[in-house]
Amino acid sequence: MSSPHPSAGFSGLWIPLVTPFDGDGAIDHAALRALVQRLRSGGIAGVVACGSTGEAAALDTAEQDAALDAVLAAAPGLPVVMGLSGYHLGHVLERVRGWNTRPLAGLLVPAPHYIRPSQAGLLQWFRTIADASMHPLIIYDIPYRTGATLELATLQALAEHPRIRAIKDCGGDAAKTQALISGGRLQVLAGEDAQILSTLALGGSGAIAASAHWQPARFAELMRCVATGDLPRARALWQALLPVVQACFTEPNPAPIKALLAQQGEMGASLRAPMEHASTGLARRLAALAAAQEAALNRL
Ligand SMILES: O=C(O)C1=N[C@H](C(=O)O)C[C@H](O)C1
Repeated sequence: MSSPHPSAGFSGLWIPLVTPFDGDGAIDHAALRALVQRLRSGGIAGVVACGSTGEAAALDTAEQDAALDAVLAAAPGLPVVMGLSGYHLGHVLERVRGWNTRPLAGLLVPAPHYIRPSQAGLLQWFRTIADASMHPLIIYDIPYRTGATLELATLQALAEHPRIRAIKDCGGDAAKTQALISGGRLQVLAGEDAQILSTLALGGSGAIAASAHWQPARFAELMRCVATGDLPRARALWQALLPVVQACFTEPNPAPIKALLAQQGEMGASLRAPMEHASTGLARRLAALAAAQEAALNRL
């Protein structure tokens, strides 16, 4: 089976979904469905299920698949990327093959965490997964979480694989970002929310941004403004969005954005241990900031 979105590519605004939990700590599927439906109306390109923002590390495989199926059912036709996690290659390949029958836009694949393989080992890891997948891959480059650095030459070699199409760039290396964009082989998506405007201005194709659960239509508008060359409006939008973006990462993601969504009445604010909900102080600050910045956006 081929991917249902072979030519769509990875551009625009993608939301890495939080996973809502109910009072018993189980996945709140009703809240997840409602969230996807609300985001869909904001002009997003698609969603990512079970990314780091989705607390995939705290979900067992049955829960991950149930969350994915709830997302697919909530918004038929909306491109959905599934996050892959783990560092046991056999288990990971079993998951990848299991998803080959699902209508996914792609897989978001990080380096294996903790074990710190060589560049040759990383090449082998991503190529083996890409060979097993019917879906395109987005490489999730996030060395501060995985402990593995993907060097530019490794990424350039991976870009030659027909199913490796994009990178979610949390690499923290501006020269590498620039080289990947100039090289034109991988679509470069900002993976650090605070770098959305700079990545787009360099020629990046979009972003995967947790903070865009808030005001997705404004983030999407920002991207359109950059694409059409309306930099004055893009900057004005960004200046209004940025205070909330920054506040969303002052405590471990996704606690702050869950606090904001809870204040909007969309879900509970809880996370699975060892992650903790946002502090009361931050939750209050976020509520005030969100109100002030929404007013600022409305004045533009
Ligand atoms: O889940 C994601 O994908 C994202 N993860 C980043 C992180 O928390 O490391 C943040 C980004 O907004 C999206």
